[in-house]
Amino acid sequence: MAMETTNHPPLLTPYEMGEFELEHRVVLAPLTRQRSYGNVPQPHAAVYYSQRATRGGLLITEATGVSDTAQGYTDTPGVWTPHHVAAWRPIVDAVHAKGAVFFCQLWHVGRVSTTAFQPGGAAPISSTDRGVTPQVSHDGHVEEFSPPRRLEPREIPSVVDDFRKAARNAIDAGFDGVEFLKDSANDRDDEYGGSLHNRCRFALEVVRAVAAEVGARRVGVRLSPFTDYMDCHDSDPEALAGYMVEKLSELGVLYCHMIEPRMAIVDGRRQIPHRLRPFREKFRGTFIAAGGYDRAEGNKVVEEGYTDLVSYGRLFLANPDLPRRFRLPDADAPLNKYDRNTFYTSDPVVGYTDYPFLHDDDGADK
Ligand SMILES: Cc1cc2nc3c(=O)[nH]c(=O)nc-3n(C[C@H](O)[C@H](O)[C@H](O)COP(=O)(O)O)c2cc1C
Repeated sequence: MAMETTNHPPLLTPYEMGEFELEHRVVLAPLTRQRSYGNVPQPHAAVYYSQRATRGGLLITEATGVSDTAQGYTDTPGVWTPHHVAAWRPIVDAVHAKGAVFFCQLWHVGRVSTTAFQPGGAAPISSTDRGVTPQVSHDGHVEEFSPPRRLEPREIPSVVDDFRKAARNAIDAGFDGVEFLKDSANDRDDEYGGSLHNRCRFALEVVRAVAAEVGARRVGVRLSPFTDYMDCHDSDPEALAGYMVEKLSELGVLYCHMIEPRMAIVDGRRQIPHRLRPFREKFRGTFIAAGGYDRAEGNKVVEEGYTDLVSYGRLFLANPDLPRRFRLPDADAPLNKYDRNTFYTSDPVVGYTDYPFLHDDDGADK
């Protein structure tokens, strides 16, 4: 389908996502910012998210913990206590006041944690008792993790229930829906390990429990089959993710949000590998692609029907008015550069809410 690319670039065309009328397809990707002191979302998050909210735009929160065992990073928000729910409410209200749709990303870090983050100094819980190898960050800092404890099958329902309760809390806080993040590192030989079917069991139990609690039309799932982040890789990511996507489709999940493999640089330009097509074809609901997209690539994949929506991480982090900049001709809408040094610092303003908007005299008032 050809779309007018001058005034209405494909990314800026409306889209109906279930009951949500989106006015454009530029989605805020989930971005951990580590400014929720003591796991409590703060008033500055209302400023940050509402800066990025537009009428009919879709925003996804940073990863938000489902329980006290879900933690592995300092000052990431939670949604498991009434206090967390009350703290999220004004943030959600500020986003809704701008007319945007807001989903909460629920996570459990599993073994990507240390005993210092765990209740009673216990071992982090996981599908395995193999620890994560120490990770070296871009500034040479080495991150170490505690050996995890492999959960017994009889303990798993309570983790599933943590997700269910957190999803209920998110809806009570006013969110329009919830998204999950699922990685797996699995060497089990019980009913939660071994075959592909068994390895997907936990994730699907979580999706079923949450969909039963808040309705599948409010549930999205984020899958990153090609990333090997934190020692999570699979010998056959296509088969694993293909199976998951098929099941999610059967369950009537609202959207499937998937991350491209790391992109290659070809002739000095980033090349998106476009490896998500088979999953897009299998999934009946809304498809969101992520990972390395810029304006041109985003317009192209929406126009080709490769995806319905595109989520932007680093570009949206640094450009609060990204949809507006994408609406303008390239020359009129330069992009702010992101500063990775302030991605995870705790300042409530610097590197968080102080990225500049385009001023009207930059040509953005048309
Ligand atoms: C600072 C930062 C924090 C991130 N936090 C999360 C997160 O909480 N949950 C998640 O699923 N992905 C997270 N990601 C991944 C992004 O959502 C996105 O997939 C990634 O940045 C690639 O997209 P981009 O090229 O548009 O930035 C994070 C990325 C960055 C740069």
